[in-house]
Amino acid sequence: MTTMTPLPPGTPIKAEARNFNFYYGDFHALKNINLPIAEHQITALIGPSGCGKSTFLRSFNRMHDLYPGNRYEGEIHLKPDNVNILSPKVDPIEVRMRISMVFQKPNPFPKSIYENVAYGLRVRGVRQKAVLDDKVEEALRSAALWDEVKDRLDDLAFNLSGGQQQRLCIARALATDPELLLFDEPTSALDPIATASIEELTAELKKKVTILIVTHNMQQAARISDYTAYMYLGELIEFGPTDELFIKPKNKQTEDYITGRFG
Ligand SMILES: Nc1ncnc2c1ncn2[C@@H]1O[C@H](COP(=O)(O)OP(=O)(O)OP(=O)(O)O)[C@@H](O)[C@H]1O
Repeated sequence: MTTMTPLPPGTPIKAEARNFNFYYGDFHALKNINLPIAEHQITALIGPSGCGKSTFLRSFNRMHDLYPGNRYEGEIHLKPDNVNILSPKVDPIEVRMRISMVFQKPNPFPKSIYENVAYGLRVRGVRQKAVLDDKVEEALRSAALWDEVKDRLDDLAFNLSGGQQQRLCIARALATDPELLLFDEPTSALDPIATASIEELTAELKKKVTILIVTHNMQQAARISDYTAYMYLGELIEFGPTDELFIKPKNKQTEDYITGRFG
């Protein structure tokens, strides 16, 4: 049973998992998860290693489709059209246009800074140079990278620092105007200064997109998120406003974890 503090009445919801289960072959990795994702807010998924955070996050852009034997059960609804993104009738490519992902390690393509950001737009068929230029600039500005790279857009992305590469990956994810941005431990490979700049950035980004973030760093979840979901052994144990969950958890298991008695 999940200890659930409902969203305040009237909170707009961007996505919602309903009776969601996930199986790696015979292994039941996620168990009956019900979770609302508030629009233009940051929801953090926390919990000890192996509890299913990444498995859950990856379900939101159908990444598990790539491997045979994986199976989803239940639904993940995306608003406002209320489409169940897990339905076999829904094209995963279309889902990934609406829900982008930023990974643990910066993973730019072996292309220029410009082409990294333009990539998704070109895949979508955008050809006009002026449109591409505008969109690339807008995405780089939103990722707080424009001023650092505007004079070297043709440089290879690999020439950027680790923190800059991660902001480039955020710009690449933003270029196609996604509605939901998934972050899988986006700062775990970065130094404290680069980490701080990504954390600051998330506060700006949430004005544009809804954010779901996996972090193994509880302080990070407490600093940047509005809502937190604590998971353990594939179950959602507690969900609520971040301040409440960290200061006054309702569930004993959550309390043991956040006070460091466990995990
Ligand atoms: N490809 C896979 N095949 C089978 N089992 C898997 C696979 N990937 C993950 N698992 C299992 O699913 C469970 C959840 O793993 P997951 O990576 O989602 O946890 P996590 O909470 O993100 O952990 P971490 O914080 O260590 O990244 C674990 O028991 C893991 O061993």
